[in-house]
Amino acid sequence: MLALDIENLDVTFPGLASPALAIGRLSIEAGSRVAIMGASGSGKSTFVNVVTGLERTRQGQIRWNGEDIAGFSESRRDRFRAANIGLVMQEFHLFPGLSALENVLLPARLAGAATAAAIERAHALLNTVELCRPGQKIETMSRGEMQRVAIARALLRKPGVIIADEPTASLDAESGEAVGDLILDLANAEGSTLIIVSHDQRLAGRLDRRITLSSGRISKDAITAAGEAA
Ligand SMILES: Nc1ncnc2c1ncn2[C@@H]1O[C@H](COP(=O)(O)OP(=O)(O)OP(=O)(O)O)[C@@H](O)[C@H]1O
Repeated sequence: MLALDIENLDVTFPGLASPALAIGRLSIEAGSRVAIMGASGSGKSTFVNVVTGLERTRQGQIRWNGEDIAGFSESRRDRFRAANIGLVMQEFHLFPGLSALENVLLPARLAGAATAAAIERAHALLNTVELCRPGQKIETMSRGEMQRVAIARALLRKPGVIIADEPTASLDAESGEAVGDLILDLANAEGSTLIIVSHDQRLAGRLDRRITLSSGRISKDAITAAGEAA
């Protein structure tokens, strides 16, 4: 399980009058389940990009269990992300031409970590997400099924944190609900910290804490009823 501590973070882009993201201090406890909300352009994707190390930050600290990834080189950030962060994106980022199983295993293969145990876990995860045809080609799957493959892939290396950026936004209501349930159940079962960026009020209401961004700043940070009950 990973805890996140952010300090003095300031992300600016050329042409923007104010920072896309400015966070003085934010702590997310290991094992907690947090929703990141906010209007379009409020900095949600920038948040995901910097805390996962996809984007470099020039100012501030981003500590995962005390390790400041802001000070890492790009290749070290890539290795850290592959080993520790399970990323689920709105647009899945799966590879057509490959099967469901091959897609789940691809990042592990690229990292030289596709061991027999990983292959066994990939089969088990596909089973958990209720996909019973591991050999089915990605391009023949429905969008809800594709997102379930992406979830299985994100969990393969037992990440300490699952970060999902609008995981239900491109799905119909029913598939979106099923995918939301699945991410929550799997994060619970695996004991991963969970951070979900979403406009989906129902999904956000099932998490413990809701952080709202406005113009790149935290405008609200509240424990939800689900969090009070936990
Ligand atoms: N690479 C970039 N160069 C310039 N401006 C950028 C860049 N990336 C993001 N921005 C700007 O930073 C601000 C925050 O963008 P961000 O994508 O984080 O918002 P968001 O909350 O994820 O929005 P949405 O819900 O529409 O995806 C916006 O004003 C956006 O135009």
